[in-house]
Amino acid sequence: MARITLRQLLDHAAEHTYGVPAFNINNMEQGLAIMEAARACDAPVILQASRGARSYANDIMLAKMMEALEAMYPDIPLCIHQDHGNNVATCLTAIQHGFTSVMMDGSLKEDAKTPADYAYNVAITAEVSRLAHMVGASVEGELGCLGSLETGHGEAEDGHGFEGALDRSQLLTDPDEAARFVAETEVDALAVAIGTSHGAYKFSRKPTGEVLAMDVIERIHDRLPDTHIVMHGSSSVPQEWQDVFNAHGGEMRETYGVPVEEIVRGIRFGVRKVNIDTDLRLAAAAAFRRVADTSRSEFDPRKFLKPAMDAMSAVCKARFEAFGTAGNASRIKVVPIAEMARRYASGSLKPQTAQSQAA
Ligand SMILES: O=C(CO)COP(=O)(O)O
Ligand SMILES: O=C[C@H](O)COP(=O)(O)O
Ligand SMILES: [Zn+2]
Ligand SMILES: [Zn+2]
Repeated sequence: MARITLRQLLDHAAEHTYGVPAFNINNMEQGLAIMEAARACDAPVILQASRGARSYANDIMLAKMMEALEAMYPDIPLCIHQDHGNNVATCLTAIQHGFTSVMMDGSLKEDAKTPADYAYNVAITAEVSRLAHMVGASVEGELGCLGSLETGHGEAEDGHGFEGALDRSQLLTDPDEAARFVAETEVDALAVAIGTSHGAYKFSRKPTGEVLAMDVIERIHDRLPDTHIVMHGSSSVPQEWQDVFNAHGGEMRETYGVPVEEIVRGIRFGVRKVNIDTDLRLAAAAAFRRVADTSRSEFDPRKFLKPAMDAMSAVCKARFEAFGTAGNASRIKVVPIAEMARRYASGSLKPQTAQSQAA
């Protein structure tokens, strides 16, 4: 059994300078596809469930599925993470269902739409850290609003995110504020805003530094060398899967994601968790469409879902290899969550920031 906390996994990733993709999961096919890829690559895994995933699949179904995956792949350290928690209850009920890590996204208010101010964000994130750490679970916070530097708008996807205009300062995490935030909230990982957004439509052309601010990652890493940085909206939206999708009746307009090489550069500067949902959705939907289009008499769902799983696995393997995750599963000895709780209580996992050292 190898259920690992995000904190232990990202500490290992930092020590060995690699990144870990965090794949969103809603169903069995995604779970199996990701774990098969992980086994083939000897990679540790982060499976994350959004609030939407929890209501789609039901908490009990998700929890039992995670248990099944853990039993089927005992050699793969498996972190189960709440993606974009909107309040304390969402985070605590996730932990109640066996999640080893939660994101308290206090960059938005509870409606997951309205940008929150700094004081609100600090207060609610610190509260989640205090509670989660008591039981050894890890916490990711977010500072800055996801959205496009190209359009100057926040992003809204599946009812999540702010839709209106934002100025550049709101769309980019401020490194000094990040240092204060980490010291005040004691989060284990920090999600930052650098011009990425959720979903398929991130950039209208291959992004340059103007619209994908990787330099902000470098500045945050300078300020907070020991903080694990999280990149949201990090799908690359592979052209080859867009082509398959469009060749079989899909209508995806021209779009560009986050180039894998930019993520790899981020990993050199403290990016440890890389959130990917869209790429697996796109690969699965494209493979599914191809079967529907080319085998028109087919009606066995497994004949659609197996190619979809293979397509997702291929994307996962490519990311495990590119991010350096591959080969690390067998190098990790999982620390039980109860031991993590003791370490938090002893103070040994407190973030090392200039603020905390001055205090
Ligand atoms: O950030 C994400 C989940 O939190 C997923 O981002 P993508 O939509 O780019 O896959
Ligand atoms: O927003 C993050 C992920 O892409 C999850 O999306 P979802 O809320 O549609 O499940
Ligand atoms: Zn989403
Ligand atoms: Zn996200």
